[in-house]
Amino acid sequence: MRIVVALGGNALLRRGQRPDAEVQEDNVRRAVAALAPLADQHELVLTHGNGPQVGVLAMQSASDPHLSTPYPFDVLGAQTQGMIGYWLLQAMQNRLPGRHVAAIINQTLVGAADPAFDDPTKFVGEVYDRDEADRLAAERGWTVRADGSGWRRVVGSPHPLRVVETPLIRLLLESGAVVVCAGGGGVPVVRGDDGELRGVEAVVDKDLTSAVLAEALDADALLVLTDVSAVMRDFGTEREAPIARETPSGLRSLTFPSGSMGPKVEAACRFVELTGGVAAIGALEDVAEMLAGRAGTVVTPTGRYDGVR
Ligand SMILES: Nc1ncnc2c1ncn2[C@@H]1O[C@H](COP(=O)(O)OP(=O)(O)O)[C@@H](O)[C@H]1O
Ligand SMILES: NC(=O)OP(=O)(O)O
Repeated sequence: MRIVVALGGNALLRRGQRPDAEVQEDNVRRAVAALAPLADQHELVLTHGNGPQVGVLAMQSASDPHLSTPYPFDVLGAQTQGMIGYWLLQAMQNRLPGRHVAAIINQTLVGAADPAFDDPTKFVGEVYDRDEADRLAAERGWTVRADGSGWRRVVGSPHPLRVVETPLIRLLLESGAVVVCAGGGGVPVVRGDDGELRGVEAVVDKDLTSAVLAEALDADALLVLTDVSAVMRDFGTEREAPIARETPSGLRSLTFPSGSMGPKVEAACRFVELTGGVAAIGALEDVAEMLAGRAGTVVTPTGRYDGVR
């Protein structure tokens, strides 16, 4: 099978953890331990988030007295692909000796006129209390929004149209390599009237990019891994209950928050609607069970799934 796995930001940095390299490398090793058996049996493309990390780099860049202008978000996105890609590459190589692993910098084409540029929704960086967030917003010109009980910076997140390096990713997969790509949803780029690509100030949603990529690669499955065991009905209420199987239209009839579960559900539904394949959303440690149909929320055209044997 050809499988695209989207690794949630929570797998790299759990809420409340300091973003030290050591902490993240440890989390990456744990994530790769769960994913290596899958890579052993299937063609695997691994994508990952970068929300917390790109926020840290933006903060550093904005505080550097040697810079006349902070690095823009396309450049920071590429930096996070290098850093997280390196951690994943090394951990995967250590787990799968003899197997080629590639971690690539890649770009995601977005629309220059996407209204998302003017309506920031993508959370980046740390969680602050309201006063601190308001102070930083006034001081640095940030837009901030509530994320659960805390407040975070938000940046524009245009819709991913195409992963520019899709043919290269396909070649690498067909050569037997495990491919780490589309980190942070890919570096957002637009194509100018001169036909040339240029970066834009945004952070793309990695779950939506993963769905676009999985469809373009003719993947059989899209697995969206995060820190909850399944998509819940009535999340956060007394009636909360996991959804084991659903159709895209069944999931679309429910409402999910735009900054967290919303893009994951949208990514899963889009992939299933476009390909007729299987998508699943669930916890990193359950990844093998999700594919077997024994864990997570599994989305298929019919809402039925017997699992991969
Ligand atoms: N209906 C829901 N079912 C399950 N989790 C939900 C739901 N609505 C919101 N969430 C939240 O979505 C979070 C996962 O999204 P997010 O934090 O963006 O993940 P990641 O960073 O791993 O990609 C969960 O930790 C949970 O708090
Ligand atoms: N770029 C992105 O979607 O990152 P997170 O998954 O960390 O929010």
